[in-house]
Amino acid sequence: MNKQPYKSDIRRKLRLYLVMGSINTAGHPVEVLQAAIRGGITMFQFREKGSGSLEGQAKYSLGKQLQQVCRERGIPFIVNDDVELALELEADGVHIGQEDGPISVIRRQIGIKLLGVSAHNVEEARLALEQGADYLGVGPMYVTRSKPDAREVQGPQVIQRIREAGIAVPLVGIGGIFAANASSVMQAGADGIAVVSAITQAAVVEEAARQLLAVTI
Ligand SMILES: Cc1ncc(COP(=O)(O)OP(=O)(O)O)c(N)n1
Ligand SMILES: Cc1nc(C(=O)O)sc1CCOP(=O)(O)O
Ligand SMILES: [Mg+2]
Repeated sequence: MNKQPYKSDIRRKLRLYLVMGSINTAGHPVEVLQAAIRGGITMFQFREKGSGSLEGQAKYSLGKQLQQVCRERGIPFIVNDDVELALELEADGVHIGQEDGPISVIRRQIGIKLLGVSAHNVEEARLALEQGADYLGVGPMYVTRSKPDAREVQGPQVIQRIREAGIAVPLVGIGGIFAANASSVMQAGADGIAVVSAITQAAVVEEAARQLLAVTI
């Protein structure tokens, strides 16, 4: 039996990727996720990180609730950084960065689960692929307020360079993406966009997601 149903469909699922933890929203994360799904998000990452974020049982419990919402709607549920939690929850995948441990080791730990890896240049993209990444998160596209330790802005040009190097892996742009600048990311060769604040800080979450989806064609 194929235990990872989203693998063959990953490019399509990356179209509008919401990344969120409890500190990213003034609302309840479950309600924000439900509204974002109504608006059209296609993938979700539980990124419970930063000052004031949940830990231990509270983190597990919120992850479980968000995963349930995703399951009901056919949205891949990805856990950021925390491989142990991803295995415990039987998440669909894990997203790791360049500082989160050897990619090939995490690949072995998670088996056939989806593995997303952050890349900031062509070399990191190539190595991530060689070591088993299913998709890349490439950033920051623009200035972001959601990740204090983000690298220097790379702009959509880095995606263009990755494509020109012949790297056809499914990838999203991330960092400072809103409806007004998302099309430059898509035109550079991304399969989709990953956002935190464009959705979680929106006055009307469902409408914000709908507008972002419309510019990812
Ligand atoms: C889709 C996506 N792309 C990039 C990242 C960033 O991952 P990382 O560099 O490990 O930073 P943290 O998110 O862990 O702070 C991401 N989470 N998702
Ligand atoms: C989680 C994350 N990773 C980034 C990277 O560049 O790898 S930027 C980022 C935060 C994105 O948040 P917002 O959409 O609010 O700018
Ligand atoms: Mg990380």
